[in-house]
Amino acid sequence: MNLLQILRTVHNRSFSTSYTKMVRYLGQQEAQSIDIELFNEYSFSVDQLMELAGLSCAVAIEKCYPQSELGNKSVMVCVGPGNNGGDGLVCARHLKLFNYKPIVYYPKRSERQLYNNLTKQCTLMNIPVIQSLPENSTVECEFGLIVDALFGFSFKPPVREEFIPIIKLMRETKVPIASIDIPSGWDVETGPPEDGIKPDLLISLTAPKLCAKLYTGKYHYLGGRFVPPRLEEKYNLDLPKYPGTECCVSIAQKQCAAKQ
Ligand SMILES: NC(=O)C1=CN([C@@H]2O[C@H](COP(=O)(O)OP(=O)(O)OC[C@H]3O[C@@H](n4cnc5c(N)ncnc54)[C@H](O)[C@@H]3O)[C@@H](O)[C@H]2O)[C@H](O)CC1
Ligand SMILES: [K+]
Repeated sequence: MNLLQILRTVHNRSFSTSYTKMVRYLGQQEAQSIDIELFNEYSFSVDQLMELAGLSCAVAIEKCYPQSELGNKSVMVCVGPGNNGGDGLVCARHLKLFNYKPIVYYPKRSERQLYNNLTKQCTLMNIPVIQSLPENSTVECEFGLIVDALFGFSFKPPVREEFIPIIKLMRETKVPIASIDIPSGWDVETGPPEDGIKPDLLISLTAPKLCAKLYTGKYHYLGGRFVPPRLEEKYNLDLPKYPGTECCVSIAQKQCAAKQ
C-alpha cells in the first residue's frame, strides 16, 4: 500500500465512523421484495433507479480509484444479462464523463429496449462495446480496474458455462475489481464459493446483502440513494446518513454487523 492508499483508507474509515449506523443485511428474497415494492408501490421506473445506482457506482469508483491514478489505463466494465448489467452500462457512461477510459465487455446482450438504449448511449459516447473476452495478459497491460456488473441479487449459483471464462479471468487477474451490489459468482446469502472472486471495492445498492458479511476487500460503499423513508422504516434498514448531497457513503465492515 502506498501513502496515498493508506491516507484514503484512513479517510474512508473515519468518514464512515461519523456517518454510519448499524446497517442491516438483506437476504435474497427481501432484496427482491424491496425492489418490487419500489416499482409497484412507489411507481419508480427501472431506468430511474438504474441511473441513480449506476451513477453512485461511478462516484464510489472515483473516490477509491481516481482517474489520475489509473494514468493511461482503461477500465473494463463487465456487463451481465440482467439489471446488474444495466447498472454497469450506466456506470460506464458516467465513468466516461468523469474522464476515465471505459470499455464494455458485454458477452450476452439483452434484446430489451432499455438495454439497447443504454448500449447505444455508450457507443455514441465512443465507449467500445466488445463481445469477446480479451486475453488475461492484455487485461493486465491495458486495464487499471475491472468493474464487475455481471450478476446481482437475482443470481443463483453455480455460474452457467458461458460466464465461466470471465469469472476465471477475474479470479486470476491482479487488476483490482470493483463489484456492483454482489461479487459475481457469490451466493447472495452464503457468500463466496471456494474459488470465488475477491473484489477490492464492493458497492452495495439500497442495503448490503448477507454475502457482504464475508467481504474482506479494501473498500465497501453503499449507493443507490433512492429509498423513500417510509420504505426504509418498513424494512428496518437503518441506512447510514449519506453526507450532504453525496450519492454514496463508505461503510465499514464492523459497522454492518449484528441486526438482521
Ligand atoms: N432496488 C435496487 O437495489 C435496485 C438494484 N438494481 C440492480 O439490479 C440487480 C438485480 O437485477 P436482476 O435483473 O433482478 O438480476 P441480476 O442482474 O442479478 O441477474 C439476472 C440475470 O442473471 C442470470 N443468471 C442468474 N443466475 C445465473 C447463473 N448461475 N449463471 C449465469 N447467469 C445467471 C439470469 O438469467 C438473468 O439474466 C441488483 O443487484 C442491482 O445491481 C437496479 O438497477 C435498480 C434497483
Ligand atoms: K456484480
